[in-house]
Amino acid sequence: MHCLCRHGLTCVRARPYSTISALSTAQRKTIYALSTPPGKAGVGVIRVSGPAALAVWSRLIKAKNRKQDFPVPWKFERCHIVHPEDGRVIDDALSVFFKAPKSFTSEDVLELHVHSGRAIIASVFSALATFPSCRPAEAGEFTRRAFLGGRLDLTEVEGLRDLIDAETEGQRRLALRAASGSVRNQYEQIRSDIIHCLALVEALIDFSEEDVEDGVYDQARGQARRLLANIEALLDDGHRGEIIRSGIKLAIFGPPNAGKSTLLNFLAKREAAIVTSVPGTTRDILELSLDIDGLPVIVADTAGLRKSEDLVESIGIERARAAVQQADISLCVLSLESAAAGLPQDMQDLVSADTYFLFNKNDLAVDTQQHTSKPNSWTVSLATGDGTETFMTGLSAALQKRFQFKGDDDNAPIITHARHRSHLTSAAQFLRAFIEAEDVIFGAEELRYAAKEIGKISGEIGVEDVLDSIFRNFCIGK
Ligand SMILES: Nc1nc2c(ncn2[C@@H]2O[C@H](COP(=O)(O)OP(=O)(O)OP(=O)(O)O)[C@@H](O)[C@H]2O)c(=O)[nH]1
Ligand SMILES: [K+]
Ligand SMILES: [Mg+2]
Repeated sequence: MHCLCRHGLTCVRARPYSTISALSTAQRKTIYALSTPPGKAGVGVIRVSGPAALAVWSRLIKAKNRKQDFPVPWKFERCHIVHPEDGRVIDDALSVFFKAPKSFTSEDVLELHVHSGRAIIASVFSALATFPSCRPAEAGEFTRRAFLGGRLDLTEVEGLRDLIDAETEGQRRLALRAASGSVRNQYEQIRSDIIHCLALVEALIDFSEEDVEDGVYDQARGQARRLLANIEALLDDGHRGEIIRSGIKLAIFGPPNAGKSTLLNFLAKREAAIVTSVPGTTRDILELSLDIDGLPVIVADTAGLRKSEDLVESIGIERARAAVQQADISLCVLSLESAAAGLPQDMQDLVSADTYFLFNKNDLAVDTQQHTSKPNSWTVSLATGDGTETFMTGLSAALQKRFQFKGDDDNAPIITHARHRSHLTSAAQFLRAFIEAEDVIFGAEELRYAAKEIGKISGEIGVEDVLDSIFRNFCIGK
């Protein structure tokens, strides 16, 4: 750890979060948990992490023809797991020992690959419970130790959680970039660029003007401007990363009986919503999750929009309008029979650049020509299936284009959490303040704040409450 300035701003790779090493080995408990889902399966993995992992190995893991009495690290061994109380064999298993610091948690880790069965797992747990220094792990505790041990930064931790939660290809790709450290590297680069800038300014403060070359402050400002432009470009991503992570919200809207619920059922490939010829059939919002060519889409069917005296229907209509306003994308469904009259007045304020049109009931209409040429629109008959293939291809292409998610990963957004956006936005504000600062001392202070904001993204700067909320969302055994 080296210091670039008098104020204690540490280098990019420095890890103030050294809680693990701060606790003495004797104080630190060894934790264990089942890391695979509970239940009957071919294999279940029990992880043991902490200073007692080696002792557990010595007392629980027996193998024939073994020459040495320590595990060969990072190598699977066929073994018997025995209960330390009576020596009974619990299971014929595989074990692998990861020697600190080259393990997931950065501590000694023992993994037991047993047959996944209730009695086997209970018996291994009872064997582990005989060690006073061992206790069951809490949710997310392995990952928390990995973070505290400097193995992972917060973007990697979040990436790992998102990777486990990923349900579509798009989410998986985005999460993997974060989990594998490429997002971390980008933020570290930004932070080290800010610190480089700060070093130039510090030189001006620490040495008298004569000792420093002319133009150093301008040089620092020039760098800060370039850095600011980079950060602004990252922020100007249409929130694609956050939207893909949480699911693209697509709201279906339009007048009653246009075929909105029919469309939802078509997309879902099942009778999810009630369809009748009665206008005003749908009242509550009905949502379902779809995977459209790798992109996660949360589709909402809504009440048909019209003036209504009916109290229940009016509430439904209000909810429908709110759903469209909050959606990332909307799909306005119109029946071709009435589409010639144009979009009803009360729907015009719901149309945005992210609104697409579906002209339905092609089978009933005489003149479809005037609509087919409209941009961002498709003409179909959901009843006969006519045009639906083109619609699906078009919708998928529109989503891929809007979220720029085909092609190389370099184009993928790096901001996947609102937390990152808020720190990055603050960092940009501090950089702007530095660029405008008249005074070198104040300017340096702004740069220090900017670096700190980036440090909060990776978790290098104290964020205890953030940590709790992040790790709480993990399952036990992760
Ligand atoms: N002829 C024809 N009828 C259709 C087509 N699509 C849907 N319908 C019929 O139109 C009627 C209304 O369909 P819904 O899906 O309930 O319409 P909606 O827009 O959800 O209506 P509300 O929920 O009442 O706002 C039903 O009788 C459907 O069977 C189509 O392409 N052609
Ligand atoms: K209807
Ligand atoms: Mg409906």
